[in-house]
Amino acid sequence: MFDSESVKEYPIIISEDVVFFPFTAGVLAIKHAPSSEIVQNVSKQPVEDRYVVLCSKNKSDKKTSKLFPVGTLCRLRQSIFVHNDCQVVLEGLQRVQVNCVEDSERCTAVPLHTLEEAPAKIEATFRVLRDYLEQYLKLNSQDTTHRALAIEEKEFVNIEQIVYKISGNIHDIEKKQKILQSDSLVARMKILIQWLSFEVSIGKFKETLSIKAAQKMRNDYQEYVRKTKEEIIKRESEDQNLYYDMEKKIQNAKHLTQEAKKQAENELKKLRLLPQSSPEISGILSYLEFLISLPWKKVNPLNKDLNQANKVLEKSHSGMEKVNERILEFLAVHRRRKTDQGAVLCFVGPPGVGKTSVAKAIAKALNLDFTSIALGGCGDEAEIRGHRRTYIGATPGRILKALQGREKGRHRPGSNAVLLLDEIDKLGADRRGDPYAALLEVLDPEQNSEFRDHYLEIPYDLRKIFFIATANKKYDIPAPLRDRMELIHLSGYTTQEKIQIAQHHLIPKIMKEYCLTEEQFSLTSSALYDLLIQYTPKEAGVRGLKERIDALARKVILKLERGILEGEIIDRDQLSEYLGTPLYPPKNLYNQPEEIGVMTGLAWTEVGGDIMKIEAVQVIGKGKTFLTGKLGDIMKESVQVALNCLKENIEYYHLDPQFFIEKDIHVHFPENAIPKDGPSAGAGIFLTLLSLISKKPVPSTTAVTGEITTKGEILRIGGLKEKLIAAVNHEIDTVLLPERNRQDLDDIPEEVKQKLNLVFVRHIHQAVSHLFPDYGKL
Ligand SMILES: Nc1ncnc2c1ncn2[C@@H]1O[C@H](COP(=O)(O)OP(=O)(O)OP(=O)(O)O)[C@@H](O)[C@H]1O
Repeated sequence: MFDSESVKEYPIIISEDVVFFPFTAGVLAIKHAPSSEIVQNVSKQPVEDRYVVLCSKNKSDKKTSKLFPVGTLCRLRQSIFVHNDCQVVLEGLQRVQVNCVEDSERCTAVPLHTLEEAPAKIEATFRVLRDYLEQYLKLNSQDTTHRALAIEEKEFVNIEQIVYKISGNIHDIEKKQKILQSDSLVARMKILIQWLSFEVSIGKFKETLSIKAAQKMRNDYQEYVRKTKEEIIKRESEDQNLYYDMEKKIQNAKHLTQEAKKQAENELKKLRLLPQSSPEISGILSYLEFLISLPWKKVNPLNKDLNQANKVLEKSHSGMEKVNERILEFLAVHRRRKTDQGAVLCFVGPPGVGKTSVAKAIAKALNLDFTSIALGGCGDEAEIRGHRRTYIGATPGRILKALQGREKGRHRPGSNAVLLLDEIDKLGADRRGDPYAALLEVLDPEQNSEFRDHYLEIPYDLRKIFFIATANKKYDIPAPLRDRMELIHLSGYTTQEKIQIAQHHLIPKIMKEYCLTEEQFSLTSSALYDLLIQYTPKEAGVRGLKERIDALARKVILKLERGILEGEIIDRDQLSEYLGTPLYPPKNLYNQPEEIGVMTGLAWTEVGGDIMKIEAVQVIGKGKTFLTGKLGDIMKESVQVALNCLKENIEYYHLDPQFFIEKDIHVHFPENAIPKDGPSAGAGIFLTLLSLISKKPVPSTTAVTGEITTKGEILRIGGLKEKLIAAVNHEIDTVLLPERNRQDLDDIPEEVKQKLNLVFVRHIHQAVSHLFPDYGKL
């Protein structure tokens, strides 16, 4: 039986870290082995007699580890044993003064009473305590573990009970023990106030910290939002600027025609309606840039001073009288008609005769811009006319691109520029459309005022453009296109002309390019002559020659830079030292001065003129004819025509008819790898066969050219200038040629005419009479 006044003996449970207060209940795990035995014994008593004193060890007194002098008298409500572990449910009843002998199982407990204190003091202290408690709970409102501290006053009988309940929540065991030991309620409350005020300051500090952290986070977020907004605004204003810039550009583009301006403004309107992210924007902007970059109304003033233009042309090239004259005619017409209509010329000639460079010189002479398009290999109509803008990656056609002002800030050519259509004969047509058809429109003065490029969409006026096309072969240009151009033939140069070009243009140009003085680099005339004859005799133009001189200059420069030389005047015997063995060493054209069944013909090729040997032999057979030498159909027919013409004239030439029955004839054209065709070898074949059958030798320095009919007529041939130049270059002294070519004599350089004995023949009999004078007596 529990008596709150009497001193009694009770079993004692020793706890390591738990302090129990009166009016509180809780579970306690017994770790002290003797204590669990005590619990076992007490548990055997009836519930109303199960009293124990709970006392804690004073850990701060490390040496002795004695018990605190004050403990709590408890009722043992329940005990649970699992293996060696023991748990008890205790209900605190009263503070007691504990007296016990060390290690004893029982102790004497003297009940302790709370001091009488002034109620106002108690109330005042309690109010302070409650304030702190409220602040504490407010600060920890998120933490549910503190809810147990909330005071529902009606649950409690008095303030002491409340104080015990709050004290139970303190973790610090020493503070708890201090409260338990204190007899004054006010003192106990003061301990709690102290604890709570400390906790409140911590809470407040934590709150300030989190407020600051939150504030910082908020500031950071606001800063992020602000920056993002700024960026968006900047981007939008950039886009606006872009539109604004473009609008300004269009307004300032005074060179635009009305139609072009309207188109540009319409596109700008479209641009404004598009959402910022639309992929169409860049397409429209590039279209507008392109539209503005075209010359439209911009026209460069033409240099109409005939003398000055003539000077520029003469200074740039030698031997271009025909071209110069044509350009002066063009200027003269412009002066008179006050028109700015362009022209369409086509320079036809072998490579390296200056077609491209003379076009540039024309632009300079006329004070026009020069721009060019390489047409070689172009097989798509869209390359000329552009792609429609609906295609991904659509681009304008090459014609308009060539007229476009290049990159930003660069010069925009005038709409009357010289536009070079290089290698128009090498255009190809494939399944993607025929570029010729598009070019027909470009070059037709009737249509080109409204040239339609698919990309540009609106018509563009090409009338003022000075078109210059270049081609190696006239007949490779389709006839309709050829008809739209004025063809100017630039044929190959004679040796003398080449020497002149080299001396007046090529060498000075190269020396200027490499910053060489005459003391440092020069070529003697004989070296130049040998360079031509032994290294580049077969070329019609001077590109190869220029490359050789260039190579010589580079090699001399290397020596100059290495300090091996101070200057070099290259003579003929030094050529092989610099350029290696000549490709065409000097030699006699033929081993024998005259031969039977061998004749020299003259051929025209893409790269100029050349000589061509015709050989015939008789072999035992049955009157058959064999042809070898990679011949084309026309050439084969020429052999047949010549042979039959000869058979027709058997009696005239006193030939043995048996020959044509008992012998086979083999006609051969050496250099098998080179294809040969054309009718101009006809006369040569006839004379070769006659020489073979009549056994009359032909001088190796005589050449012949002319088409033959079955009746022996000699017809006109083409490429006479190239052929005669080749004849001179190959040391031929006499050329038999058609009477009908006499009209071309004006084109033949004087130097060539002087070096050759030209024999004009109307009929093959005349050629025979000249070549085999015996027959002339017939
Ligand atoms: N009559 C000339 N006077 C001065 N230089 C010339 C003459 N002919 C050609 N040249 C020079 O020869 C070089 C080759 O000429 P260009 O490139 O104009 O030849 P091209 O006929 O256009 O050849 P291709 O058909 O291969 O394009 C250039 O350096 C050019 O200046």
